[in-house]
Amino acid sequence: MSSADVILEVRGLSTSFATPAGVVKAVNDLSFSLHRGETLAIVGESGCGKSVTSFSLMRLLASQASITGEAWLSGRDGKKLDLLALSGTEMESVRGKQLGMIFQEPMTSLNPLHRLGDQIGESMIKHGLCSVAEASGRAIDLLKLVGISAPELRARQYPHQISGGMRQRVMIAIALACKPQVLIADEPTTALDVTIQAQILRLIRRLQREVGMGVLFITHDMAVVAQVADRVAVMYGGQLVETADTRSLFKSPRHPYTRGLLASVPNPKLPGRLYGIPGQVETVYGDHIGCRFANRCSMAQDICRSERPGLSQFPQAQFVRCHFADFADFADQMVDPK
Ligand SMILES: Nc1ncnc2c1ncn2[C@@H]1O[C@H](COP(=O)(O)OP(=O)(O)OP(=O)(O)O)[C@@H](O)[C@H]1O
Repeated sequence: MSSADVILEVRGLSTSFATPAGVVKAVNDLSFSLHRGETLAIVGESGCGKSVTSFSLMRLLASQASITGEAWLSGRDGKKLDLLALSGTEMESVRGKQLGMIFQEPMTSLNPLHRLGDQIGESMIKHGLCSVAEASGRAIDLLKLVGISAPELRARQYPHQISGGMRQRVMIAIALACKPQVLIADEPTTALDVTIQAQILRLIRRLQREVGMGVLFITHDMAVVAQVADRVAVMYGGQLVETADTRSLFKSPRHPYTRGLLASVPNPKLPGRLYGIPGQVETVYGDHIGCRFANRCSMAQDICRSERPGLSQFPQAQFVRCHFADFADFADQMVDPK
């Protein structure tokens, strides 16, 4: 992939919240790039900063959030736009049209009082991509595209009249209505049962190939990562701790946190053996000394508690934030990607 194919480049994104208990550093100096047609998974346990990252890029956080850094989106006309520097009005014209998002919980994102067809047509009309007269026909086409049967009937229905899996498909139809260059999919299948989950993942993949967009796929689930991602960015405590192409990350994970996440995936070859990373993600208040993962890491040494590790580079563009990344032992690998 060449740098000309980069459609989203995030540099030094930091997001913090002022709270009565102190300043929460939810995302800290995060940098990554997303290429045309690529799926980059952002992965980590609950509280690692994945959703704050996506809401920061969409500029959908409340005013108590302070966001710094740059996020360059290559516009359709070839011009680059820094999402974090756009005015509110400029961002309105980008959101939905060039940058789409599927949220975790479709019921809270769909308007219960509006018909599904109208909700799909709304953003196409708003962005001037079709007339009011054309919108209902386009909405029906999109419902068909996302695999909803009887689309004419569904277009006239309200969110509560359809199943959770269908609501998620409607959300995808809304996100794709304007054919955005970048789609942020934040845990799009978490609330669904496994069969529907597999259908939705296949659907996103197929539509991505057809529309050619880059997908930022936010998830805590390594098994889903193996199915959908070309590259992976692992987050811990608001920081990027490891990034690599999916195959390299699954074959030779170097960060102890990545290794723990992979070991937590149930393995049919080892029934009854389930691993969990000890401890839990802690909210980060203010500046942190040392490695954020040190208090949960079985390999931690004194240096891990006193010096913050930087990102080191390894072959295949693998980057790892660990003082001991050079000494990683891959013998206990348990999961094969794709
Ligand atoms: N509005 C807010 N005010 C204060 N702290 C917040 C706010 N929103 C998020 N945080 C904190 O930021 C950190 C990252 O949260 P975030 O929701 O991004 O995690 P996540 O990895 O997406 O988890 P999940 O998968 O549960 O959504 C957490 O410590 C969270 O408590």
